[in-house]
Amino acid sequence: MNASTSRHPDTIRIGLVSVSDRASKGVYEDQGIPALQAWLEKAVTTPIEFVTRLIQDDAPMISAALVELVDVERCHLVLTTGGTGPARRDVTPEATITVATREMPGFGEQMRQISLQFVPTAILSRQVAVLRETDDHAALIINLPGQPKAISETLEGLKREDGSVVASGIFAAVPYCIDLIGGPYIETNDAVVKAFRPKSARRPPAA
Ligand SMILES: Nc1ncnc2c1ncn2[C@@H]1O[C@H](COP(=O)(O)OP(=O)(O)OP(=O)(O)O)[C@@H](O)[C@H]1O
Ligand SMILES: Nc1nc2c(c(=O)[nH]1)N[C@H]1C(S)=C(S)[C@@H](COP(=O)(O)O)O[C@H]1N2
Repeated sequence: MNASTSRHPDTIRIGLVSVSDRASKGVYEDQGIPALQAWLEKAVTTPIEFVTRLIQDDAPMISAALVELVDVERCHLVLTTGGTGPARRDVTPEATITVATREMPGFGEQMRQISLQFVPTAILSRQVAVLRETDDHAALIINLPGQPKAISETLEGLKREDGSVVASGIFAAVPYCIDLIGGPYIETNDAVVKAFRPKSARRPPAA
């Protein structure tokens, strides 16, 4: 077993990648990784091990970080934030597609739908989600926009004051996706995001 691999089968390893020229140079403090970590700690009740990277908007560097997080660090899920827009240096989607074995287009489509509830510029995000599969491991990689507030917006979606759902966040579909690619069974805090699984895939609650 690789030294950095989890010894607990019910622990999820999550890679967090903040892609920002200015945060990586110290022009401003990175808010991407803290925002991702804070949201996941609130939403996921399964134990999590985080592996984090802060990198500049450089496609080969982003691809190399993603490969390392999946193949060496054995993350089951990798979330990136930043670099999904149309500016010349926004290359996160291309760097993600380069390391993919298969694309998961529904995530990008749903995130843009959700984000339109918050900002009309949602359509400017070219964010993608992909699988990276090796012989004995697989991970889901999802791009999120760089605005720190976009993290909870896209993962959690939008609810009315009475708790009813306006737009379902994409994280609802992540646990079952991780099941299907052979990762650990992820449980969530329903008050933040209710994981959806078909009945046949649900585990009975722990006694
Ligand atoms: N890691 C981050 N930490 C804090 N704020 C960020 C971060 N990334 C982006 N932002 C904010 O969100 C805005 C849009 O993000 P985007 O990924 O397009 O960054 P950018 O304008 O290309 O600049 P940079 O790559 O230098 O962060 C930024 O202009 C900045 O205000
Ligand atoms: N939920 C959400 N999605 C969002 C935004 C946002 O504030 N919230 N910003 C949009 C903007 S202004 C841009 S330019 C694109 C790309 O952002 P990025 O380059 O920071 O990834 O994401 C869009 N999607």
